[in-house]
Amino acid sequence: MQQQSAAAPNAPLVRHVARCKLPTQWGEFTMHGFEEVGTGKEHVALTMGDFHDGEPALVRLHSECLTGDALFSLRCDCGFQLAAALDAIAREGRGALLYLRQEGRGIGLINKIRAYRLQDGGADTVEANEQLGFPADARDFRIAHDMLAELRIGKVRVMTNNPRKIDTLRRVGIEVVERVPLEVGRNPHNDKYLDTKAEKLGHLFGL
Ligand SMILES: Nc1nc2c(ncn2[C@@H]2O[C@H](COP(=O)(O)OP(=O)(O)OP(=O)(O)O)[C@@H](O)[C@H]2O)c(=O)[nH]1
Ligand SMILES: [Zn+2]
Repeated sequence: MQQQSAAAPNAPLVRHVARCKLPTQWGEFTMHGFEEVGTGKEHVALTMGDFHDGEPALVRLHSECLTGDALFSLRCDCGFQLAAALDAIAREGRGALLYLRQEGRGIGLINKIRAYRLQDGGADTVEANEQLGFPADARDFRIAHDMLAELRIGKVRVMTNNPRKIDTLRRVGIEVVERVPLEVGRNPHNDKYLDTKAEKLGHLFGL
C-alpha cells in the first residue's frame, strides 16, 4: 500500500497562532505570530490597516539579519531598510512587513559569521557563500506566500531593490503588481557589498 504523506500538497506551511498590538516609533502595528507546520519555526508579520478591499498592499518581505536589524551593523543595509519599510507603511497607513526567519539569506547566523570572516579576507558576499558550499541565495519564499494568504493580502507592491526576488515571489504564487525601491543606508562599510549585489545578484540601485 502506498504511504500517505503527512501533509496534503497544498496545505498551508504556516499557522497563524497569535496576535497583539505593537506600538512603534512610526505608529501602532498589529503583530501576527506564525508557526511553521512541522518545524515550529517562528515568523512574524507587522500589519497596519485593512486588506478586505483587495487593493494591492505595500509589503516588505524582510529576511532576518540579526547583525543589521538588532546589532547596528554597518556591513549591510538591512537595519536601514527595516526602518524605512515600517516608516513607508505607516505613512500610507496600510501595508505589511513580513519578518522572515531566514537569516543570512537562508544559511543561518553561524554560517553568516563564517561568510563575514571570509569577506574580511577579501571574498565578496557571493564568493563567501560559495566557498562555504552554499548557493548565493538559499531562501525559500513559500512560507511568505502562505503568511500573505492568512493575512488576506492578495496583491502586493513590494519594497525591494532585488528583481530576482520578485521573480522568486511570482514563482511561489505571490501576485506582485509593482516594485517600490528601498534604497537607504549606503555607507563606507557596505559600499562593496551593495556593489556586489548590483553586479552579481542583479539589484537595481539608482533606477
Ligand atoms: N550569506 C550572507 N547573507 C547576508 C550577507 N549580508 C546580508 N545577508 C543576509 O541577507 C538577507 C538580506 O538580503 P538582501 O540581499 O539585503 O535582501 P534582498 O531581499 O535580496 O534585497 P532587498 O529586498 O533589496 O533588500 C538577510 O537575511 C541578511 O542576513 C552576507 O554577506 N552573506
Ligand atoms: Zn543585513
